[in-house]
Order: sequence, then structure tokens, then C-alpha cells
Amino acid sequence: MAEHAKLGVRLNRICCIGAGYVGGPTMATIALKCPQLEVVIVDMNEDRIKRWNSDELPIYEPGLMEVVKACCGKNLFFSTDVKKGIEEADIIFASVNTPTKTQGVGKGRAADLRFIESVGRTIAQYASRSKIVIEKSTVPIKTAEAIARVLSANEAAAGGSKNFWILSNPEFLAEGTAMKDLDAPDRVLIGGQDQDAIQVLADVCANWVPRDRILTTNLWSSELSKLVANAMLAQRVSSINSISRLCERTGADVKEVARAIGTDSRIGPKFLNASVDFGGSCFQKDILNLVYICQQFGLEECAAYWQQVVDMNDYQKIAFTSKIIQSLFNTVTKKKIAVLGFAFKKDTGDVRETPALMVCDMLMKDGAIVHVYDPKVVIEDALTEFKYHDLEVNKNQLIFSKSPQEACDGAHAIVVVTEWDEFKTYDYKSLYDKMMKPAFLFDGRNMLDHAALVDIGFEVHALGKGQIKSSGGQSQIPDFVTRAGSGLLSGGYSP
Ligand SMILES: NC(=O)c1ccc[n+]([C@@H]2O[C@H](COP(=O)([O-])OP(=O)(O)OC[C@H]3O[C@@H](n4cnc5c(N)ncnc54)[C@H](O)[C@@H]3O)[C@@H](O)[C@H]2O)c1
Ligand SMILES: O=c1ccn([C@@H]2O[C@H](COP(=O)(O)OP(=O)(O)O[C@H]3O[C@H](CO)[C@@H](O)[C@H](O)[C@H]3O)[C@@H](O)[C@H]2O)c(=O)[nH]1
Repeated sequence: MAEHAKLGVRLNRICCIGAGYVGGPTMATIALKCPQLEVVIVDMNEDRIKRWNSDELPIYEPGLMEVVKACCGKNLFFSTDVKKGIEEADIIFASVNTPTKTQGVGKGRAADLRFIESVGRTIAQYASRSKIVIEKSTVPIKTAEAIARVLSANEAAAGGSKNFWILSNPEFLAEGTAMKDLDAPDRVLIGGQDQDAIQVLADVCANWVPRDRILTTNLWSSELSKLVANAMLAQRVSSINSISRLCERTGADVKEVARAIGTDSRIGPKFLNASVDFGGSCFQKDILNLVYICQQFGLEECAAYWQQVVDMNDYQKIAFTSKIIQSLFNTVTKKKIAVLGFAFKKDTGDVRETPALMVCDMLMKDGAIVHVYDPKVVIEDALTEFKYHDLEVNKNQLIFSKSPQEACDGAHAIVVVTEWDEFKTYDYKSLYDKMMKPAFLFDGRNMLDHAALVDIGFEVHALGKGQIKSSGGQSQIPDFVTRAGSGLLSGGYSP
């Protein structure tokens, strides 16, 4: 069994604690790229492990099934036996969830570190040799110190002499493109205090990642960089979303503005798509975490700066949904509304912090009957997310449809929340024919051909655009309505 000459750790067996959206794809990629290594992913969630070992993986990610199929049972294993996983591997990744605290000190902002702490304690309990422990989870700065203290205190109490080298190796994959991101990452970041331990992980990654893309830093820079990367990305979305509101008031088109500014190489074109909001399990939680850390260090102005990114995100969802209600003559009571897409972005079934949640909730609170169609999301996951946010769902008001036709049939409006590619391919004429009139369409992703939809007869509202005209340049709203300005029945229509 290969052993590191200086550290004395065995190099051919990796264990990952946490078989979620990160642990699963990340370790499957290591198994594929490093056939000489054995990779074991352990999780306390039995159902999740059962699904990883089946043909129905617990998460949907393009390309993931192929990699799991290629490696599972050869050098990739999924198990609930955490003890054995820890005992047998000397390189251990912690890829457990780090959600926002929902109670106590720091409630609603600080990261809940109980899962990461429990990993430290479990390693302390079962480790019979020295180990390299790698933080894969996104954690607040200085978490490595906490893990090190848990491990060393237990080791001292047991009178042992094992070493634990803690590394930070944050993950930058995005859902929906995880396998591509892992295959060709912009960079791999490794933070640590011991250069030999850093080299062990760098050598694993160098099996497929060019060395110049493997960045090494001290522990604290690495931990903080992950939070900052997410904060900067989310900040771009909030910035363009704030401009989308201004565009709607002024007649500028947010897509044109994004293109105009994005061609400046200093700004760049990515992450400038206006949307209903940035969703997902990471952005909000990580910014709130950053806000909390700034506050902990007395940096109130810095905290307020980043808090505004989250506040803008909340405002955008409310503004988008309010516009739907206003446009539908200020009431959606008993009206069928078709919501296309429930996932927080395309190519995933993940609904954590999806904007669809607040959009549906606001519509239902106003009395609407919401019919959702999403190609991947299952209703149980959606209901769990409503519950997690303490949002009540009347089951007669939230229906998951099996097809877009079923969702749109008899609806007053279509609301596009997720940018699934298939939404571009629908026959909107036949959907329109079966809808109530006027038939409204709200494009929360600016992804459809708006002029063509106006040609069909839809009244189209797109994020960050003023009044949408037909392909022949005709206005879609009768003159007397636009002249009447923002009266209630005109739906508060802006130019
Ligand atoms: N989801 C993403 O796209 C993404 C990307 C980059 C980083 N991250 C970060 O990675 C971490 C994991 O995220 P995720 O989305 O994979 O979470 P997840 O909830 O999908 O998976 C975490 C898993 O850890 C398991 N777990 C928790 N404590 C455990 C313990 N003590 N022993 C065994 N299993 C345990 C849970 O049962 C769960 O299955 C988070 O810190 C997150 O912020 C997530
Ligand atoms: O121009 C844009 C880009 C994104 N979004 C939205 O922003 C959210 C997040 O999108 P994305 O970043 O693509 O997906 P995530 O899977 O949340 O990935 C982010 O969060 C991960 C977890 O930390 C990081 O690893 C990734 O690097 C980071 O991109 C989604 O709702 C997107 O629809 C926009 O509205 N407009």
C-alpha cells in the first residue's frame, strides 16, 4: 500500500463524508480520473446511499449517471458505514451541508456548523492512524481551526500521538454543469499549513487538472475565497437585476445594456442575465455568512454592503410577482396561473432557495391556483422546501402538471421562472389557443421570442424591458390603455 514518505499516510484510499450535490459528483470525478485510487463516499442518510447504488441517483446532473456507472463497484463505493470509511482511508473529505442557522446566536445569518463539527468528532472517534482531513464544505473563515481543536483535544485526552493535517479545498462547481466544471475547472484551490499535505491533494488533482490551475494558499485565504467568489457572483446578478427595474421604467432593454457593458473586457459578459432572483443553496447562505463574519469583526459598513445584495434579491422576486398580479387586473383570485419551471436553474432538479417558491407563494396568497410544470422537479421536494421556509401550501392551490399543455390549458397567464431549454421549443400558438383571454406571459428569464409571442396574441411582460411590440412594430396594448397610465385595471403598465 503506497505511503507518503514524510507524513506516513496511505495514499490510495479516499473517504468522503457527505454524499450530496458536492460529495457525489466530486468523488465520482476523482474515481474516474484516478483509477489507481479507491474512493468511498459515506453518508448517514440511508435512503440517499440506496439511491446512489441504484439506477435512480438522488440528484440529477447531466453526465453524472455515466461516470457513476463507469466507476461504481470498481473503485467508487457508496456506503452508510461511516466508521469503516474513516478507519480505512487516510485522506478524508468533509462534504457535509453547512446551512444557515435557524435558531440561537446568529440565527438567519451564521453558518450552522454542527454537521462539520460532527465530522471532526466522528473522525476523532474512529481514526486509528494519522489522517489528512479536507474541508470540501463551504465554511466560515477559521473553521479549520475549530476542526483541528476538536481532533487534537480528543487525541490528547486519549493520550495518542496521531497527526491530523487540515486542508481547505472549497468546491466551485455549479449545479447543472457540475460534471463539466469538475472535468475542466477554472482552478482548484488548496489552502493549508503543511506543504507536504497540500502536495498530497495537489498530486491527486494533477491527474487531470493542469498544475498551473492548482492554486495553493494559506488556510484562511482559501476558506474566505470561497465565500467571496459566491458573493461577487451574486453581486453581479443583483446589480443587473436592479438595472432591470430601471429599464422597465425607462424603455431601456436590460439585455441590450448587459451586452453593451459585458463587451468591456474589464466587466466581461458572464453573470449578467437579469432574472427573478439568484436562487440555489449557496449564494444567499454564503453572503449571509459573510455578513455575519463582518459583523463579528465590527465591520458594520462592510456587512451592510453585502447585505444589500441579498435585500436586492428579495426585492426583485417581490417586484416581479407584484407585476404579475397588477397586470392581471390586480387580482389573481381563483385564476389558473401556469408556472413553467420550479428548479432554481435549468438542468437540475434542485429546488433549494428557488425563486419559484416566493413567486408561487405570493400568487397563492392572492388566491391563484398555481399549476407548475418542471421537467425534473418532483412535487415532494417542492413541498419540503415550502415547509422548510414555514410557507403553508393549500394542496388545492398548488398542482404539479405532467405536461406544459396541462399546466397552460385554461390558464390566465404563463410565468417562466426557470430557463429550461425545452421552454423555447413549445408551440405557443396552441398553448395560447387554449388559454383565457387576454392571455398573459411573464418571462422571468428573458429567454423567449417576445415579438413572436405578441404576434400570436399574448400580452408579454419580460424582465427589464418596456412595452414589447409585435414583429411588425405594433404595440400589444390598445392605445386607450397605455394612455390611461397606471390605473388599476390597466395593470399599472409601465412604458
Ligand atoms: N450544491 C452545490 O452546488 C455546492 C457547490 C459548492 C460547494 N457547496 C458546499 O458543499 C457543502 C455540501 O453541499 P451539498 O449541496 O452537497 O449538501 P447536501 O445537503 O446535498 O449533502 C450533504 C450530505 O451530508 C450528509 N451528512 C451531514 N452530516 C453528516 C455526518 N456527520 N456523517 C455523514 N453524513 C453527513 C447529509 O446526510 C447529506 O446527504 C456545503 O457546505 C455547500 O455550501 C455546495
Ligand atoms: O447571469 C446570471 C447567472 C446566474 N443567475 C442565477 O443565479 C443562481 C445561481 O446560479 P449558478 O451560480 O449558475 O449556480 P449554483 O449551482 O448556485 O453555483 C454557485 O454556487 C456554487 C455553490 O457554492 C458555487 O460552487 C458555484 O461556483 C456558483 O456559481 C441561479 O438561480 C441562476 O439562475 C442569474 O440569475 N443570472
